[in-house]
Amino acid sequence: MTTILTSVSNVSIGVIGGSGLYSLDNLKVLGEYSPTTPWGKPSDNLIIAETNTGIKVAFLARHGRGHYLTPTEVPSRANIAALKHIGVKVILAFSAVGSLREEIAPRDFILPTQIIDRTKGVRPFTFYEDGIVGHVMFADPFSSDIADIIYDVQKDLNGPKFHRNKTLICMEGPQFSTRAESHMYRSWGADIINMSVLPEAKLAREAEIAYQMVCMSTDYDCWKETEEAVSVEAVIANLTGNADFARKLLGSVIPVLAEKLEKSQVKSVIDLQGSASNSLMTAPGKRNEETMKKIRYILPSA
Ligand SMILES: CSC[C@H]1O[C@H](OP(=O)(O)O)[C@H](O)[C@@H]1O
Ligand SMILES: Nc1ncnc2[nH]cnc12
Repeated sequence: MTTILTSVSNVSIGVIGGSGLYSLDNLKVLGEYSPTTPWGKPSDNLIIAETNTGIKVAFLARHGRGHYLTPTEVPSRANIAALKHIGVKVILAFSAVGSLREEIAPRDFILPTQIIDRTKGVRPFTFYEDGIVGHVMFADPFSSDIADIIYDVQKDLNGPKFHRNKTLICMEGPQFSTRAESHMYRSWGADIINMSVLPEAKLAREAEIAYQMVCMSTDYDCWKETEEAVSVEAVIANLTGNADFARKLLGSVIPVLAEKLEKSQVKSVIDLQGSASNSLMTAPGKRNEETMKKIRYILPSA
């Protein structure tokens, strides 16, 4: 029987599972938590688990367990706010992506460094609105020190090929791209494509959470003459193997990351402290108090 937790705190690591990754293993599940944030309810209950050294981890299925939310419908503000409110300092986000490069084969893993935004402005994408203006830095959207940890850990796991320093383009979807778009994204320098990294990564930055996406290639999109254009069948065919390795990877990454967090050795976490509160432009006397109340759910000292 599922234990429903009524209050949760001191969870330092959040894992967002994408297509195909709807649960974790190797961790003791403490229960499920269903918070209501000022931005509504997250995609699904948070699964709260613990390592054998007592480090708490929250798992959230981005599209819900059973995959009922389109990329456009994912309530990213509620997801990020819920994770931040229970203490999360680092998010490891998983995503199934298409490859725009010959050398990134289906089933390879990628730790991206950059993002190009091709969403259509229809997803709520900021916490700072309604009388509060803030501009966080986003030149480097991911946490490269966390990518380093993941890259080092995977070397001992005998798993798939890992690529680094790649550019991820985020499209709106839910339909896949046309061939003309796929060629255009390649000409722009994009290496992989998904529908999920935005606004998730931007909101994590606004909430002062270090964020790294781990991408799992499932297809060659539709630019490659010798391959079938991407379809859900093709994606699913490669997802299961990817998700199995993602769980194995997490089993090894989480203890290493947890230890570094305990010892305050994660630079991106230290650097982000106070960064969003300091990015508020609106003069204190002009701030909408109702909006500030909401913002304090994620940034208590703002
Ligand atoms: C199932 S193919 C398209 C779908 O898969 C990816 O989801 P996620 O990033 O959550 O793994 C992609 O972004 C699309 O949402
Ligand atoms: N080709 C593709 N385009 C967008 N998102 C994807 N997720 C997996 N494959 C994809």
